[in-house]
Amino acid sequence: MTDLTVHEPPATGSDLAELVPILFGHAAFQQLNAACELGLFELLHERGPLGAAEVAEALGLGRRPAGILLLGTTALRLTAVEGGRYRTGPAVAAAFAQGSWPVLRDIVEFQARVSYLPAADFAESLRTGENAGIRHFPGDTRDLYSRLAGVPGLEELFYRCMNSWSELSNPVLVDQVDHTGTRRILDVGGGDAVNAIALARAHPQLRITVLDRPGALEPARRNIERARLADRVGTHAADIFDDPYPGGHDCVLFAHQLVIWSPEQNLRLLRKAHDAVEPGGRVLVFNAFCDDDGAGPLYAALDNVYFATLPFRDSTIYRWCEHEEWLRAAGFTGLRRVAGTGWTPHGVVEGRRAP
Ligand SMILES: C[S@@+](CC[C@H](N)C(=O)[O-])C[C@H]1O[C@@H](n2cnc3c(N)ncnc32)[C@H](O)[C@@H]1O
Repeated sequence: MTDLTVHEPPATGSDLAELVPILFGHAAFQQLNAACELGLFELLHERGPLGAAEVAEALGLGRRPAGILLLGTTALRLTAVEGGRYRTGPAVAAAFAQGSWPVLRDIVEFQARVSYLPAADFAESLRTGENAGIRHFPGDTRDLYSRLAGVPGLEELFYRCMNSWSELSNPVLVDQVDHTGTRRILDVGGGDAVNAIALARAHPQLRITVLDRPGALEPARRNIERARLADRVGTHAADIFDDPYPGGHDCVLFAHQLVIWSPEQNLRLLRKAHDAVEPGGRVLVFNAFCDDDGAGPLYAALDNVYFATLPFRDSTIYRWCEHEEWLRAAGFTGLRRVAGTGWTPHGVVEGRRAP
């Protein structure tokens, strides 16, 4: 008798080795976070290469803890060692060289202080369909934003870090989208005005209204004053769902906004935008996107743990094609995709209201 059963080849040791960065993903992040908190990267950037004893002394660490940290950061390629002397690894060195290191450090702090503990509620969030990680922030509302004011310092931390996420990813919105001919943008859920300020700086003809909760508009006003743009960037306190949008805008922007809500809520927001924008005007949707086939990218897949556990019950990074379906259903035509060229999967989908 011939045995027709197909036997899978046994998994090899190297197949199983793929599990190491996943099994210890939490530990990889903690190596990065500790190195940031302790100032290892600034030290090596300014004074490296340094021996382990010099690193230990400069950071005020014992030899054993310094060894644990240097082993971790080196194995993760955050640092590199040659002849017993340590320097920054390729990604960290590139961030310093480009001037984006302070932005990255804020993003690490956001992961550590906002996203990390709630991420352990991921399975519960999937099981219940609720953002179960919100229990880490006191309050009885269901979305993270309305809870920010309840914890001293949290609103400040959130907007400092959100500012960095936006600064990192908004070149696609500011530089790659064509703003010629646009006069007035309504920035719905514009937060601390990070994108409004970047747009106003780059495009002197633009005037922008930042619409958000009153709590967000305090940092927005401070930032607008500091940027000396109060003559072109204004604020408008309103609820994005319940209040009417102010008129007189030929462009409505949703930046990092449609990732928060359900498809039905996004359609509602886009319909409001279609009614509010002048005939012939545009809507711009700027955020991270999933690939149309749902197979990636890795950034979106992993960032989705934050979206599932924290902002709101329905938050997720949607596919490009889902955005386009909503825009069409809301009445926009002439849809265009603009994919960013950075290392994050950010982009813009734009659509136009008929003249
Ligand atoms: C993820 S942040 C994005 C901020 C900014 N657009 C950016 O890209 O940096 C979402 C913003 O939506 C605002 N928001 C959420 N729900 C809102 C509501 N119901 N009414 C007004 N603003 C709201 C939050 O206050 C927050 O500033």
